[in-house]
Amino acid sequence: MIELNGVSHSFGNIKVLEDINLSVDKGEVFGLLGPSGSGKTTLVRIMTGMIVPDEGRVRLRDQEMPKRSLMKRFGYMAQEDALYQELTAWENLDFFASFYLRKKKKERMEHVLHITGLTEYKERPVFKFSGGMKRRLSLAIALVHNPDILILDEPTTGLDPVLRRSIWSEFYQLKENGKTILITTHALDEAEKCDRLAMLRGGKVIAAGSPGEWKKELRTDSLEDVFLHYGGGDI
Ligand SMILES: Nc1ncnc2c1ncn2[C@@H]1O[C@H](COP(=O)(O)OP(=O)(O)OP(=O)(O)O)[C@@H](O)[C@H]1O
Repeated sequence: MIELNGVSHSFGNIKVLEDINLSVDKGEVFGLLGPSGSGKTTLVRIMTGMIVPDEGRVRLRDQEMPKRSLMKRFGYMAQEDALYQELTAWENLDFFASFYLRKKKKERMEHVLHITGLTEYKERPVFKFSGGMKRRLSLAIALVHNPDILILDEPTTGLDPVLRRSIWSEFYQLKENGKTILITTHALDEAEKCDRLAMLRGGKVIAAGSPGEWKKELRTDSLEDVFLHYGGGDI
């Protein structure tokens, strides 16, 4: 569903990604890990077509990116929330939903507000939201048009454990329905929940595999040991 071949990118004369090759299959939950500054956000922006890489190919659903018609096929949640502060949660959601949905728009909006635990706050303007509520609304926006592919940059950062659990159960539900999910994360417990992982360091993929494969390879029960092996506690 997502395929990157030989992707390299520089900002000025600083190379931030070098020869990235990745493929994410339909129905997979794929985790992109790496310390701060390792290039995760740049890579997800390349996947969404927001940045055209200096070198390499990006394909979504077997089609070359960037491509306008593919926009409605994926949902993207950025690290920083792009919300209209003066509008209510409902109005924000409606604004984005209206790009893609006509039929069943209201049902979808109600559904994603429910999943993200925002139903009771839907009439509240966003400037009155906490950081975690804004994250949840951004996630609701990424989900509202029921896309095949979700590309989520740190979707659960700043959320309490109860909400994280409910959002992960939604991810699994989406996966059951054949959706493909790529997330970036710093959290080990979330990495453990992914089907496969890739670890970025200094703009390169230094390891890829399932959590089970990594643990087997290093003969450990703990993903933490795996991360320490690959060069430190910060993922
Ligand atoms: N628009 C830009 N112009 C110049 N440099 C940039 C730009 N965007 C990112 N960078 C640099 O590229 C490198 C990778 O940044 P990126 O945001 O992709 O890392 P990250 O792994 O997502 O980090 P974090 O986990 O902190 O979000 C960093 O050194 C960053 O300073």
